[in-house]
Amino acid sequence: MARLLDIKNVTVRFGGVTAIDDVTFHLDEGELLGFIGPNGAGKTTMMRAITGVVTPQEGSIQLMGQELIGMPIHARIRKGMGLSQQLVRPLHNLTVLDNVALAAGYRKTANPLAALFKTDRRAERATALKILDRVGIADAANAEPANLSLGYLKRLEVARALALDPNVVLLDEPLAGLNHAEAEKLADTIQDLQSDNMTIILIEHNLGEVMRICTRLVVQDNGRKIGDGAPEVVMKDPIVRRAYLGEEGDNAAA
Ligand SMILES: Nc1ncnc2c1ncn2[C@@H]1O[C@H](COP(=O)(O)OP(=O)(O)OP(=O)(O)O)[C@@H](O)[C@H]1O
Repeated sequence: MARLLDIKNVTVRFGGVTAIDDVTFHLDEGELLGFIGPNGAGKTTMMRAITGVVTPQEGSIQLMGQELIGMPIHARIRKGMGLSQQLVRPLHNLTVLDNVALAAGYRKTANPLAALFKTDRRAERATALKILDRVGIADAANAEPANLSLGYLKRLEVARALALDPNVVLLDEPLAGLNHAEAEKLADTIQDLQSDNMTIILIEHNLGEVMRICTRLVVQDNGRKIGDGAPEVVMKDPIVRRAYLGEEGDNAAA
């Protein structure tokens, strides 16, 4: 399997707080990697370091052998980084379809802002419709985001990430706020994406769905990596159980 992302000895500090402490892990093509840990473990900070919102003080982050640290966010997207945010932030004056079409034009447009002013987005709209169908919200193509349920908005975020035509998709808590049935359905969709050869990092607190769909887990606690491997093996590790689940006995996460 080809190595897509290589994260080596990454440290991120905010003043006196070490949010990421010397963390190393990798992502191979085709994996669905669950990146988990308790509140404040450093998951979002790692995501931001990968996408370029924060700059690590130490370490290296390579996408297909190319160093990302120092590269602006839009350049990382052109190199194949797709991300869906924890907070759903579509453009409210555009339809659902055009929100996705805009993202579909992003990698091809020399000036990202130019995509906003392009009057004819026929090709991008056709691509966008396919993506909406893939994530199960094609019926809302002409709706405005303000009228969507949270479940649809979460899928719109995933659609916008996919529209960037990424080599790797970063999903930050896509299941948060969804009820059990909605979360299960969206997790199924994420698993389908992986079956279609998409490579995915999933930050998620919904441990049941993470265990069900992820092929590998990386567990963070207090900025440090404490687990990395097959989900059923990692979740049996007493260190992970104590730190992540706050339980000491062998009954946790059975
Ligand atoms: N911009 C910032 N400035 C200062 N401290 C920060 C900043 N961002 C994160 N931190 C701190 O870094 C640590 C890791 O936070 P982070 O949000 O990455 O954790 P998380 O694992 O994503 O948590 P959660 O599951 O609650 O979203 C926390 O102690 C947090 O307070």
